Amino acid sequence: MNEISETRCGFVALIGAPNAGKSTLMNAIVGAKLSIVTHKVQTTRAIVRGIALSGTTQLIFVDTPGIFQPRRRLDRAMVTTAWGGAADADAICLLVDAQRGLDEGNEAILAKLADTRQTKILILNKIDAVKRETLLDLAARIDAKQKFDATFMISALTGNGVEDLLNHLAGIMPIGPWLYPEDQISDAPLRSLAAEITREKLFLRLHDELPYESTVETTDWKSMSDGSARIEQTIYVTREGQKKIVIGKGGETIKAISMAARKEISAMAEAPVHLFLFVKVRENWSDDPERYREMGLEFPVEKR
Ligand SMILES: Nc1nc2c(ncn2[C@@H]2O[C@H](COP(=O)(O)OP(=O)(O)OP(=O)(O)O)[C@@H](O)[C@H]2O)c(=O)[nH]1
Repeated sequence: MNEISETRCGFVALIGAPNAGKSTLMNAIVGAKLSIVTHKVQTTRAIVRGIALSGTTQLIFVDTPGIFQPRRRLDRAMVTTAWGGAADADAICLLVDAQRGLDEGNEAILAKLADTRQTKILILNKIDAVKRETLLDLAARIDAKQKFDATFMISALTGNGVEDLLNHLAGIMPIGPWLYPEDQISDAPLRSLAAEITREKLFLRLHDELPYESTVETTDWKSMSDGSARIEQTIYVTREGQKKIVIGKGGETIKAISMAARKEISAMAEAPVHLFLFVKVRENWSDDPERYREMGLEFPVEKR
């Protein structure tokens, strides 16, 4: 007799328009801050995987960059990566901001979803902020455009409905061994998570002064003999004026960013951290394939 209990394991892609709440949901599920969450759109540039256990199922979440109408080359790379993540998944969850409802971006995603074979799950998010009638009306309007295998109404922020969603996903994943050790919550290398943390601090601090024209790379990570880590990161901006803004008067701004980032990176790495930040001007960094390959993005094929 086979006494071994059956395990399941699968990939779940979270797709949705920018700001739908994908990062918030993933963080709620995984219970750790893996993917940065800010009030700005398109903060998620690279795919970050979160791994959760539900019963005997291991769920590997792929948090995709917001799908939007691409214009710049970097934007196109983000969208290619987002759909690439969906194609490899066992289930695709479309997250819709119920507060915003159906807009052009969502319509385009719904049309594209029709071509995918995977189990499709609709998640209406932010139910804490909308009326029940609005929710039901939105669900009906979406259903008329695209059939989903299941619909969940949740609040990623309060956690309401998240457990039901997780249980459902756990039940539909394929039978198979777990791909990751039980205690692992992410396979994203610490270096890129650390860069994401610094980028979040940069955004939070500078708001609209530095929209999307900056990126952060961890250029060096050394484990020291006293158990601490010495980390070097470079902040790339596109113009000399932006460099001045990042540094701030008497280095005030960069010092504050560095302190906030160091604290969080240290908590993540579970070690004292010495963080060294450098600011470099690189005019066309967003057109340079090497830069986004380092961010884990795919190189988009240019249409001729
Ligand atoms: N009221 C409310 N706000 C939410 C909820 N979930 C997310 N938000 C907010 O919505 C904003 C966007 O959330 P994110 O998780 O960054 O959205 P995202 O889809 O990952 O965005 P990108 O990374 O830009 O693609 C943040 O200000 C969140 O706090 C929710 O359930 N209720």
